[in-house]
Amino acid sequence: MSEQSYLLKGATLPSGAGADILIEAGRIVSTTTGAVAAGATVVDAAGLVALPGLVDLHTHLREPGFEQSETVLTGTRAAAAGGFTAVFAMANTLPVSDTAGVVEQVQALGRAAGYATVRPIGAVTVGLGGERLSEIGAMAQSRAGVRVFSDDGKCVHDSLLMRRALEYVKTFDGVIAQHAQDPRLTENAQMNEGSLSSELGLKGWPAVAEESIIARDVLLAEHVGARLHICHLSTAGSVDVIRWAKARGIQVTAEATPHHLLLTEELIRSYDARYKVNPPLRRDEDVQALREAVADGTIDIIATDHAPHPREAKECEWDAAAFGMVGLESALPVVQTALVDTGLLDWAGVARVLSQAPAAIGRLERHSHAFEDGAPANVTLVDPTASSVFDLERLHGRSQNSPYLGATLSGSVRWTFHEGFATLRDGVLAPVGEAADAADAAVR
Ligand SMILES: NC(=O)N[C@@H](CC(=O)O)C(=O)O
Ligand SMILES: [Zn+2]
Ligand SMILES: [Zn+2]
Repeated sequence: MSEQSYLLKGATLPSGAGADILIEAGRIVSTTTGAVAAGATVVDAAGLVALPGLVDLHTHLREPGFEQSETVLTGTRAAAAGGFTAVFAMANTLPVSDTAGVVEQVQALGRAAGYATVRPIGAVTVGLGGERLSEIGAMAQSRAGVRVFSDDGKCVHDSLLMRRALEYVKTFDGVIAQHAQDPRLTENAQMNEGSLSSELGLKGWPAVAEESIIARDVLLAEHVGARLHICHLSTAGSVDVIRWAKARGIQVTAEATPHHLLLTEELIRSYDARYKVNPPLRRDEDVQALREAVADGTIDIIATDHAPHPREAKECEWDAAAFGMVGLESALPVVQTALVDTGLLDWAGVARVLSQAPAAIGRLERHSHAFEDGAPANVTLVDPTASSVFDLERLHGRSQNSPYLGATLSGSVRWTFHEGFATLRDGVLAPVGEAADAADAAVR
């Protein structure tokens, strides 16, 4: 925790109320107006919206194994620049995060970097192989205290394994985060299946490949009585299945990515592989259904699915290119553009879907993102009036595969505080050494 004090003067809370937020010794001391504090660094927050630090339940940090794409350090710098104070690191690393040793290593790298809380996600099956359950209990009991398990990138396709995984995590209140993709229905699939895939001559990826797995898994979750989370929903039909499951009382939560809330398959006419992502960009009707589902709570959270890939994996023919987009720095601007500016979500809603709900699903420490007096100072200040071209300067990770380069987006993150340490200062990232020292002090 940082020893430095800050007074965020004249901020607007998600509720719309004005507040002077006083941060001391890593904690929020008060959020009333008219606060004065001798010795505190005053931040002019007039016109800025103060959100609880953003929490990403779905980030690919790529370390260990794919450090040419991203590392825990570069990925958490991107996170801080995007307003995130906690990220859940997906397990598709090399070695796969399927043992207590690997998840503890990832968490330690996050602590040492100092830019955000890193909570590792454990793989459901050994090596993401889909054949044998990984050491789920050992990862849960490790120092990393893993609560979220996922084979993301691959679907846990075997129904019996999925049932056993749900039974296992139920014993310690964990959750299985499913990448819902029937492998047989999507062999060599390249984009959404429909008239456009026929026109472009690319192999189609049918909506039913996602929806059928979600339908099976909500029924399994009901049967077991365990928690299930569905990653990156992309179709209107998936929304219908989740809505049905929630009405039935099934413990399921769902996520949408910013890109599935803004972009459609029409972009693929360019054959620009920056638009190649798993699940694929869909139709306008799907985007509208996902937006409404976020607004009415059927979709619980927005998660980035930040998926960095090096240039050579993207600057090639469509069929050969890797699936995935970076998304940490563009998440808040895209959410503002797609949902706030359109009147579908207010700032309290943004705080819910980008911070409070993901923290709750991932079982982050109680109050860590509660945004109340005495809570750890995880705070993000956003300038909602800014509208700017999203350019390379906005990216801080190791990869640049953003679909938004050159696009105009609303809103800009100005300040990020992680446990009282300012990781982003009026748009500028804290130096690496300073962040590492602050993290070191916090551990002691
Ligand atoms: N989303 C993607 O297109 N790619 C992800 C895997 C995944 O999230 O399924 C990746 O690891 O690159
Ligand atoms: Zn996935
Ligand atoms: Zn992913």
